[in-house]
Amino acid sequence: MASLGVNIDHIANVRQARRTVEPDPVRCALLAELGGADGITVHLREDRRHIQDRDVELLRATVRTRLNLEMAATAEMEAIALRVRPDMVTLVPERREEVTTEGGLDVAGQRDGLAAMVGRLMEAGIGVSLFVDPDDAQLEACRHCGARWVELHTGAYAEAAWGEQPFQLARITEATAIARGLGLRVNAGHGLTYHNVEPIAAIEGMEELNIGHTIVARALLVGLQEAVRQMRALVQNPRRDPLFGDRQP
Ligand SMILES: CC(=O)[C@@H](O)[C@H](O)COP(=O)(O)O
Ligand SMILES: NCC(=O)COP(=O)(O)O
Repeated sequence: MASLGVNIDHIANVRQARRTVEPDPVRCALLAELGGADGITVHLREDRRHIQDRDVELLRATVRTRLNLEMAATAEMEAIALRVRPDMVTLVPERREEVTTEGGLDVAGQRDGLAAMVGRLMEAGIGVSLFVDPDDAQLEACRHCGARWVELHTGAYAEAAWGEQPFQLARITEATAIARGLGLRVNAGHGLTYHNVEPIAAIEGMEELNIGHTIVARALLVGLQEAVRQMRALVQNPRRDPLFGDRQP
């Protein structure tokens, strides 16, 4: 049964639209936890477009579940992680001009440098997850780096046309089995919604889904605590193939 990490980046987006103090993601994290979140995820971007350093520091002091810090694999972010000590760091690719994360981290292309950073973070007692595409070579490189976790990028699945979703679901299902065979624990996220999440949540061995944008969007209609409660109900008790009817992936 998968757990739910709630990403609160887009609450901070609303605040940053006016460079003001509300809505405060720190206060909203409490509501997400009251709604049943198993963890809180934030992406501290180099351009600070939404989550701020102050948010990460206060969340460390206030989150009662687990704090997962998404960050680029840079010296600046590593220093922040070693100071703040989140429960987990998820290393993600980052480009200033991107609207949102566009793909998985190229672990295979920077194995040795990442292995050193992973080692330092784990030495400090911080769990490390690598955000990668569902790709065999990337998963093998993740094992080489010493990370215990991978987070499979579900963007291609989420953005796929209806007829292509079974293929993308099969890719993630297969990657999950391969990752577990390599001794890695498996999370997933990016672009998941109330309408596409269940087949991902139902994958054998899927441990946690990190979901943000769709929860914040629904929160505008029903409130954050209720939006989290509704998503956790889907993640915890997914119908295997509500999207595909009698189609087989
Ligand atoms: C790694 C991932 O898929 C998301 O957490 C992404 O980092 C969100 O970034 P934005 O919130 O800036 O879109
Ligand atoms: N790593 C995925 C995440 O934290 C949330 O992504 P999204 O649901 O906002 O697309």
